[in-house]
Amino acid sequence: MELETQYLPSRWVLRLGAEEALRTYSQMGDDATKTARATTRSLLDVPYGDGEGDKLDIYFPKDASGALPFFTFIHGGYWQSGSKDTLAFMVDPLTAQGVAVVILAYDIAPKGTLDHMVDQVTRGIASVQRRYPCNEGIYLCGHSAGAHLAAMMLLANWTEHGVTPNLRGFFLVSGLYDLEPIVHTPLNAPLLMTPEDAQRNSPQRRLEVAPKQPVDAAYPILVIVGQHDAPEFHRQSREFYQTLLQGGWKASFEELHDVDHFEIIWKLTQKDYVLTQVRRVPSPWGMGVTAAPTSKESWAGRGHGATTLLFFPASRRLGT
Ligand SMILES: N[C@@H](CC(=O)c1ccccc1NC=O)C(=O)O
Repeated sequence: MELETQYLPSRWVLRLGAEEALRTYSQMGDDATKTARATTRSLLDVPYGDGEGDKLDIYFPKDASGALPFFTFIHGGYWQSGSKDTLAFMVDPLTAQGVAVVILAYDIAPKGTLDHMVDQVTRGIASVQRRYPCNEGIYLCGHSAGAHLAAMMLLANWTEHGVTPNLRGFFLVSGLYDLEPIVHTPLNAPLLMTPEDAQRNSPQRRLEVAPKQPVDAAYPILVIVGQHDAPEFHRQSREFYQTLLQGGWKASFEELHDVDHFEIIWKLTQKDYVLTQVRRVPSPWGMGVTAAPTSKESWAGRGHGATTLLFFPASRRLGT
């Protein structure tokens, strides 16, 4: 039926059949991860909590000295497939430019519920901050269901986690922000979401109902959708972008030309892809302009504050 098809990204690919697109995506992820593990200094299966699935991988740039920016990736797969062990697409191009890459694992359904996954991602990011208190920024990137989990971090209560991560940017790629329509599709079978679960875990609805005053709205949030993503994905991205703007967040929106739901991510393996162009620009939130921290956590969280990473679409808009 129509609604279900809207939420099956593989049905909207142009260049390959549905099955072949999914196979290519997972093959490219698998290859990229194997290459990353063979060629990059890494820490694998670092625990961020006591749960068996509370694990993350960290890939370091070659000459890592001093503070590093941490690009943290949350994979997609409708909260029911995907793994940090096969989806480390962007390690090569980013570590080559001096960026550390973190790939977060979470317990996919049916083991994990949406609430559990959101809690895991929150704890994972807090642990990156704890492990690297002098980081040069934590940049969150999520794809599809992973973009949903990343967006939920805008609502996180960091005080509960005892540390405020030095978040400096969000890249929400082909994401879902309102889960209510999913409840009515077979995709919900392993997720077992009730309408209430969907509401609680929908950043779109949460921010509409009770606009959260951005505490640190200075970081850019880039909402990105592929030209060939399904119309529902376009609608979700656009509406979320508009809700962010209305809430006072520093959001921008980009439709990436001629890519589908999977190409938009597998191209992250390429050094010449728009989304892997890292620009270091002077940070507008350097020590001098940042409001005085009110706790020792936030001092630790400030890092050096010297540079900000802008990925290509954002820097193009700024005319650089
Ligand atoms: N069963 C889905 C697969 C899917 O949605 C998907 C696969 C890999 C990575 C992300 C995906 N979508 C959202 O998380 C489809 O047929 O398109």
